[in-house]
Amino acid sequence: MSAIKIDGKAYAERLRGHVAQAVKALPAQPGLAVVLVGEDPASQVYVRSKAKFTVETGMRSIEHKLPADISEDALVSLVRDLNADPEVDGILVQLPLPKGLNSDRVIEEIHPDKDVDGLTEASAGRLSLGKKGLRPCTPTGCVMLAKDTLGDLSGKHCVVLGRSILVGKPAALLFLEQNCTVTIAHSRTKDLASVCREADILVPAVGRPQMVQAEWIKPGACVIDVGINRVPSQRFEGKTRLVGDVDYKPARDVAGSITPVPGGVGPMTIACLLRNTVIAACHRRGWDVPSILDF
Ligand SMILES: Nc1nc2c(c(=O)[nH]1)N[C@@H](CN(C=O)c1ccc(C(=O)N[C@@H](CCC(=O)O)C(=O)O)cc1)CN2
Repeated sequence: MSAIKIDGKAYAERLRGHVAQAVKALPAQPGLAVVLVGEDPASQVYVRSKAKFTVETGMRSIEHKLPADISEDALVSLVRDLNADPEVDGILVQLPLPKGLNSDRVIEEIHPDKDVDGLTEASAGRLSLGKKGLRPCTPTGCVMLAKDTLGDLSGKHCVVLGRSILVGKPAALLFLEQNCTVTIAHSRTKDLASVCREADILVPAVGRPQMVQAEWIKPGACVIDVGINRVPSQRFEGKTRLVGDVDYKPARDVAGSITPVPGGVGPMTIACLLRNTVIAACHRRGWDVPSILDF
């Protein structure tokens, strides 16, 4: 039997609708500042979408586009200005930064109250201590999709494949917050296939095209594929297509539910960013967070 296709695009659209409703009920418009350095084509597309959806949900979008040869000090100085600007509720520095710029240093300059990407040490510390704070967007999207598909996640065995700071590690902690039993597997894990086969919820986040085979999946498992990999098209010469970290077609015959790529986890990233911007604005300005944003 073929797995249920988890429609991340539709869920993200619904979530943006909830964000728009939440924004309407606020006393003032939240503002999101996005900083793009250089001209990486994928980053340009993501930043354009972020600005578009920010405005569509009724918020203010503040864009800073900077040349790739900007100095790290100038970038840090911009982040400090945005920290001090009362009209800015959320700050995001689009990653990756061009070579020569230390993203750790730049990210760390973002004030934790405005850290809508949830990537500063303060946000990561809050997450690991189980304290309230802004949570990273893609991992939050993964949990939302898993909960929407399976309901209560308590007691389920979640295997996160990958240990990146952007996705793997925070995803593991967020599934732990949902009372899952969590395993983090990675490139040095022995017998990766058997570890993955233990998972009720499998979350591959390694950036290796179609690495996860159908035989690695427990029959009926929920597969949340975080990978977004561009590979050469087999049908059209010179063209590319997007694939996940999972070999999707055969996996569909084994999994109970699975996210496609594109249209799965990817769209959740921006929807969760918008949600975080509203949450950041509410915390900073002393407003109640609208319950429509709960999940
Ligand atoms: N500061 C950040 N930088 C980056 C993040 C992030 O969360 N914060 N994540 C990624 C890029 N990203 C958002 O910034 C992002 C990636 C993918 C998608 C998405 O909707 N993907 C679509 C396919 C789009 C396509 O055709 O290329 C999908 O999967 O359906 C949205 C946002 C790295 N940088």
